[in-house]
Amino acid sequence: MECLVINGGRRLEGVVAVNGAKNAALPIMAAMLLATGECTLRRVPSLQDVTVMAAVIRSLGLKIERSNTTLHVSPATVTLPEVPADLMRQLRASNLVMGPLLGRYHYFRVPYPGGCAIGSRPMDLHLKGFTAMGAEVTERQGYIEARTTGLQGTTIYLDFPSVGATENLMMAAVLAEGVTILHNAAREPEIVDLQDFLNSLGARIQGAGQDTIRIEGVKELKQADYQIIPDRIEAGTFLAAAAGTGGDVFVQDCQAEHLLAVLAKLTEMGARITVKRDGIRLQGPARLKAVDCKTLPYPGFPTDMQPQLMALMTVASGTSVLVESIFENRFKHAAELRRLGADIKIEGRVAVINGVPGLSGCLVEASDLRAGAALVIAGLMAEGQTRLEGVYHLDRGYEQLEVRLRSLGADIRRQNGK
Ligand SMILES: CC(=O)N[C@H]1[C@@H](OP(=O)(O)OP(=O)(O)OC[C@H]2O[C@@H](n3ccc(=O)[nH]c3=O)[C@H](O)[C@@H]2O)O[C@H](CO)[C@@H](O)[C@@H]1O
Ligand SMILES: C=C(OP(=O)(O)O)C(=O)O
Repeated sequence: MECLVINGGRRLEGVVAVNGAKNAALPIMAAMLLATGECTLRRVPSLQDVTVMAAVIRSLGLKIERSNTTLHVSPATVTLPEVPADLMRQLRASNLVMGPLLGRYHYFRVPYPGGCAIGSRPMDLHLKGFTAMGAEVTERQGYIEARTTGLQGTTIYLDFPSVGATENLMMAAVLAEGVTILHNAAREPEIVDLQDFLNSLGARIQGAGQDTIRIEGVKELKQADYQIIPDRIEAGTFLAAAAGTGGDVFVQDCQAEHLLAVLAKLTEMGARITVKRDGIRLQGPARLKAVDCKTLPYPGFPTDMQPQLMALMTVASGTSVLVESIFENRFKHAAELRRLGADIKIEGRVAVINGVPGLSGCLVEASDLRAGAALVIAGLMAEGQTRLEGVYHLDRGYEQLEVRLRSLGADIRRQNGK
């Protein structure tokens, strides 16, 4: 089993470039099922989740070739709109094939998707939306099946601005008859990226980035050559690592307007942030200050940065209160941070963190992707050696994280076996 060995206490310094966004690449790859022509997708990160999504799309008949950070996808007519359970369960975002398959082929049968163990993550909003558009949806023995004679545009109100449900319903609606309006839609930058990609294929969508999205159905989606946005969570993770080590890091190729909530909290904690045209410079303070924070749908503070923020709070001066309002079970990293010496109390969705003067390294395990990122940051801040197990979680969402942190001066290496 692979682990990361971190000798903490080193200040991060230098320049690191951000890759394309995982959470933009995955829905756009699913959207390629809608295209009748060739698609080229640029700035695609080399991640385990992208590899699995490529296998999902391939299992449906599409041809995918990768050269460096570019994917070339050749279209195919899907004859059997079903995905094998072993693939589907490796990835939560595999559920994003449902919308395109239903929209274009009027049928799908898929097992429930897998993904990070951070909450129950039901699919009710996706399925209610498909039903409202005229599909007949059944859930039986761990499988979801849906069929329609042709989706009809309609008005859908989402009870919660779910990212995945918004994406699935946009992709279902692009080939539907008439106009679909999504109210209380998710506003994340990845939704805007999906809209822009679909429109470059010939779709007629407007409003992504606001809470009402209008999709006018078209007859056919053709080809596209598209570059995805930079990964705001990866950028935020590097910024947090810089802040925690009192470092001075320039995070290149990221979009500050996607990170406003994260930058606000890091500033409140005492970091000095300078936004430049091509990236963000962060200069960390000698000691961070405690802050309060609640995760919210975008443009609120992202749940995917909550574990990393908690890592910083463990050594901040004062008491921080952190509320996780998106996922009901996303505090598993707290137990591991405690092993490193953190003082954290959890009551339901609220964590109270009393900052300690310092952490000390030990053996910890990542329970999910961002928990892993939080433990890497904690390890970089801690005195002595931290061994992090469960590294495969990190590889889902960060490309060569240890190599890039090393280039900033961190003492971190990957090791095989115990
Ligand atoms: C691949 C991808 O883009 N993943 C992101 C996406 O996940 P994902 O799209 O799965 O997240 P959602 O926005 O759908 O989930 C948010 C909340 O809504 C609930 N919910 C969702 C759908 C539904 O039908 N019913 C329901 O109750 C979920 O259980 C959760 O509590 O957005 C999350 C919230 O920003 C991020 O943490 C994930 O990194
Ligand atoms: C929770 C995440 O991903 P997923 O939705 O794919 O599980 C994440 O990227 O932090």
